[in-house]
Amino acid sequence: MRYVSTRGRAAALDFREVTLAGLASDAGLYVPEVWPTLTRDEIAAMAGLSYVDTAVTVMAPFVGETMTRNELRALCEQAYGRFSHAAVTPLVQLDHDQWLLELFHGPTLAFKDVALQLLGLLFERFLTGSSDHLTIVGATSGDTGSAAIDAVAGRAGVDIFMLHPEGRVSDVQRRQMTTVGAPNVHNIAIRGDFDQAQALVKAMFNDPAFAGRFRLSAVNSINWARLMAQVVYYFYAAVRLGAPDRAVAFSVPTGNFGDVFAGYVAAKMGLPVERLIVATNVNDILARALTSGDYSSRQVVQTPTPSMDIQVSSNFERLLFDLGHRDGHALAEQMRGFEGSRAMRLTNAQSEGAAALFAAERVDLDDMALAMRWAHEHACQTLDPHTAIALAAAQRHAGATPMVTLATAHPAKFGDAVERATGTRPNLPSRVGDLFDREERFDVLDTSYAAVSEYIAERAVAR
Ligand SMILES: Cc1ncc(COP(=O)(O)O)c(C=O)c1O
Ligand SMILES: N[C@@H](CCOP(=O)(O)O)C(=O)O
Repeated sequence: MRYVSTRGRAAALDFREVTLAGLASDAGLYVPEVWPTLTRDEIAAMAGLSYVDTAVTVMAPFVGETMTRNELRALCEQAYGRFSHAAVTPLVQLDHDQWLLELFHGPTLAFKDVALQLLGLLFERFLTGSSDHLTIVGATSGDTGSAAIDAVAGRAGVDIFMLHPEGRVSDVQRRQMTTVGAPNVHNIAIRGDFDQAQALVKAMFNDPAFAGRFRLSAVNSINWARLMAQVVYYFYAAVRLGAPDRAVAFSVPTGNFGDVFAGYVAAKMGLPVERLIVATNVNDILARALTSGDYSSRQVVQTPTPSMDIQVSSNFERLLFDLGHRDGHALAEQMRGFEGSRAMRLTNAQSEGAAALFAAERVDLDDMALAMRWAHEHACQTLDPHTAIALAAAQRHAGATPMVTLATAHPAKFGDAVERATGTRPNLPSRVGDLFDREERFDVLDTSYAAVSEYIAERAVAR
């Protein structure tokens, strides 16, 4: 399997190279040269498979020749052995046709663990025998940071520099990052928002002098391996609900468009997905883009769903590439326009292609709180606010098809918002330990490329 850049200029890479590289050298994102497909019989044969066996079946075509199936299985066993639920991502029934897919049973209580526990092991596997020292630079609105840090803390040959927007993540999210004492973990709070943090990270990859000095890698969903691992749970859930004989719909709380793009990949691979609902908070660039073709970024508004407080959704570029006849040069032009003016219009092919599978819903605070209360009172489920946004969107599309809402975080990560809506404060699971007793360690920097890149250059290991 080879991977090509969405902007058409960077060299095609194999899975090992693409995992270590993160972003393409032409500022594009890597996607598989062709979508691998699974036949109806192969999907039917997944019925009853464990999560690990499902993961191996779904991911093997993407990994290609870079690893044997047995090696892949061993990594999956190690990664998913750290989850606190035997099913890894269990399904919970809310009412007749509404389901929750719980993705928060990993070590840091959010869906990011599903991919990042594996990615940490892939880095280790692909660096074995090499003298390269990896400098991971990442941006987080809360959950990627803690999951990535957990996955690589204390590992030899890797340093991680994680940027989060100061004061815009929950206390639990921040402490999960800043109380990790490993010397290879470096937390930076920037005086800005997530979009600015993400732009700084991309700028470092696109700065030849900086990128030439360090072996940079990415843990954000710009890294293809992140998305690949997230495709698995769409198959796992849909097969349990009757696929391939029955189609399933998913409602996904969306920010950087990584999670829902993994659902698109599952559909491209042959999973019968009836609809993917892109649920946003008031930072609704994706809802506007998908309903009216207007992809224009506005000021980020701070909400009780901080992980979705995003206006520039990295992975939307992957969708635009695939729906735009995979014309990298045309997309590079389109993205350059967006980077200049913060606005662009989707082409007819992109809008029509998206409408065939996606629906989009913007959910405000009242509807979010109503969904939390409904789940609490009618289904005895305590939802985190991100999940509640997706449930509210799912309820607007209720029909005869089974609808799966992705539960992306444990409610205790957002205790204040949950207590406000339901009157009950969820307890932090014991596996996160003495989070509020540990000392925090982070530096605060201005949102300036010079300040952040110099900070990292002083601490990173050069090639
Ligand atoms: C809890 C939670 N829900 C939803 C999202 C949005 O996911 P994505 O950025 O993949 O669209 C995030 C952040 O990524 C998150 O942390
Ligand atoms: N919501 C995310 C933002 C980064 O998204 P990613 O999926 O691209 O890593 C977060 O929690 O950090």
